[in-house]
Amino acid sequence: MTTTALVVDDEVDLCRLMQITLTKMGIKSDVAYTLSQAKSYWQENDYDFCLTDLKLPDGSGLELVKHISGSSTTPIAVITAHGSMDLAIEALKLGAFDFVNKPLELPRLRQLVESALKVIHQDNAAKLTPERSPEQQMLDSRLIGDSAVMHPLKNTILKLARSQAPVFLSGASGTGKEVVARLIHDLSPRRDGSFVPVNCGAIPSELMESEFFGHKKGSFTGAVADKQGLFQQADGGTLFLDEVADLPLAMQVKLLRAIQEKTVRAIGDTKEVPVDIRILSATHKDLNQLVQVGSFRQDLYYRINVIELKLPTLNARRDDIPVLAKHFLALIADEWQLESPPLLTDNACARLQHHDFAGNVRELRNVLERAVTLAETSTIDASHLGLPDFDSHQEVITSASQNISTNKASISNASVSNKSESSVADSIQDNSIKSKIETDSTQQAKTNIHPYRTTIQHYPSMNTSSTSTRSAENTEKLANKSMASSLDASTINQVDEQDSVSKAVNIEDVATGQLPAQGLEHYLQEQEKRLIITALKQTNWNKTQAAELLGTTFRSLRYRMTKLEIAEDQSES
Ligand SMILES: Nc1ncnc2c1ncn2[C@@H]1O[C@H](COP(=O)(O)OP(=O)(O)OP(=O)(O)O)[C@@H](O)[C@H]1O
Repeated sequence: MTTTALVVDDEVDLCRLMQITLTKMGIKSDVAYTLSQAKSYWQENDYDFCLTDLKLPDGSGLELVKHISGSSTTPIAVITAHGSMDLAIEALKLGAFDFVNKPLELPRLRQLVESALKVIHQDNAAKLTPERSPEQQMLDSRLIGDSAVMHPLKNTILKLARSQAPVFLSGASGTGKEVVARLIHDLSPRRDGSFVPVNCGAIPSELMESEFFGHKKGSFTGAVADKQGLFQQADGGTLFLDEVADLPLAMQVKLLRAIQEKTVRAIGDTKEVPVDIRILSATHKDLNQLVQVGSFRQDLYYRINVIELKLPTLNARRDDIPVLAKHFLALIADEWQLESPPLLTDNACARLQHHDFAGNVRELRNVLERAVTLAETSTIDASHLGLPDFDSHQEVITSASQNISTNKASISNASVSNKSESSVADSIQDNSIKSKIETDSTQQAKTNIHPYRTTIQHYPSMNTSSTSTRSAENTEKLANKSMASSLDASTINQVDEQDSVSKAVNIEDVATGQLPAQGLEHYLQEQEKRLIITALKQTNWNKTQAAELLGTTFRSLRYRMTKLEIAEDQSES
């Protein structure tokens, strides 16, 4: 079947050029010279896509964008006068999938049409599969959750995947921003290109320019060979700027320029190279606030935040906890080569559903990994979860805050909060809801029982009572009494046991009041590693005995050794 397009522009020559290009690509097209003509053609025919100028004699092409994207899924792209970026952004927000600047460059036009064709083919294939489309299946298998807040989110992801618009993913740490970014890429016409994730906070500022744009051999000391930058690696694909709030101001300027001009120049090079990338970005920080205080450039914010997608916290979608838990247990079983995925008892499931997941989905996974190491059998009970004792007072507060968080999430999620829609969301957030939300955070702060809020660590705190029972049992087994206090260091990441850890590990360097330069988590991991190696040495690297000496299970020890990269051949060290 021949693909058909509607071309809308009042410049006759330009229309002819576009028609020739489309014909060469096997697309049959009609031309409309005015907005009203375009509307009536659209009404009478069934086009596969539309390409419209924004400035028409009888109105704005934006009206056509609104009309078409409001009533169909047909891809529409816009042609903008060079430099009118604001209008292009407005069109993307209204649902245009891409834009091309005047004067028209034919390679860029062809690129845009090819993206449209991919979307059209995808749609046609979906029509032929009455069940769930392959895209829907990919989405459901990778973004786990079927709760009320997840439905609009998933629909939005499918829509955003078709567009070339920059998307800014906001949401607390561990809510799945990177999962969503990868999905947007893998579901998009760019899926054959690379997905290049970059943690903007992890690159030393002096290396940033070279990392992003590349360098030529000899351009600075240490540049021993030509190096391709991240922009070029993502050419034809997607560049994911994670932790974008951490970009230094100087780099923000350079990045903005590269994004706007769609070209990059490597350090030491004289020529600009065109790049075709889609930008996705994310941070758990409040970027808007950083703009207010001047640490993030407003123009860059505006450019990357064309469409904002807010991810709900796990507390706002507790209904998803059982299905997420099942998903992670299957993954863990697979990774650890267990015979079958461990099962959660009803008690354990209920306990998880009442936990305050400040670390969101990532924390749930960590809790389960830990539970699998602690459980002796393949059944995980509430006691293996290592969560604080549950008290009904907390239940009341948590479920109250859950309702409020759900409100928050649905307000922010109901619409993909692009600028115009977020102002609607703002107006929905009337004062009473705002004050409830404030109460919610205050109450959550009061019931802040979770170490994610107070320390940097991977694992939740242990139930103190079960820990002490375990310690008592293990004390009997101890060959070396002096190791008794070290036993609890196997649960070194646990806040409740900070005291025993302090006793167990060599803390002379911090006893003076000096904090470890490398940060708490790294410090604790170092100590954990030392204790495990000590126990392994004392038992001649017999893991079963070492586990016993440390008061932990064999599986737990094996897991920790992998995590801390303790190899068997360290026996000589
Ligand atoms: N809906 C989900 N379905 C399956 N796994 C998920 C989901 N959400 C998050 N995860 C998992 O949770 C962990 C954290 O997710 P991710 O890294 O995407 O979060 P994030 O919001 O980018 O966190 P951060 O802000 O700290 O970078 C990963 O292991 C990811 O696979």
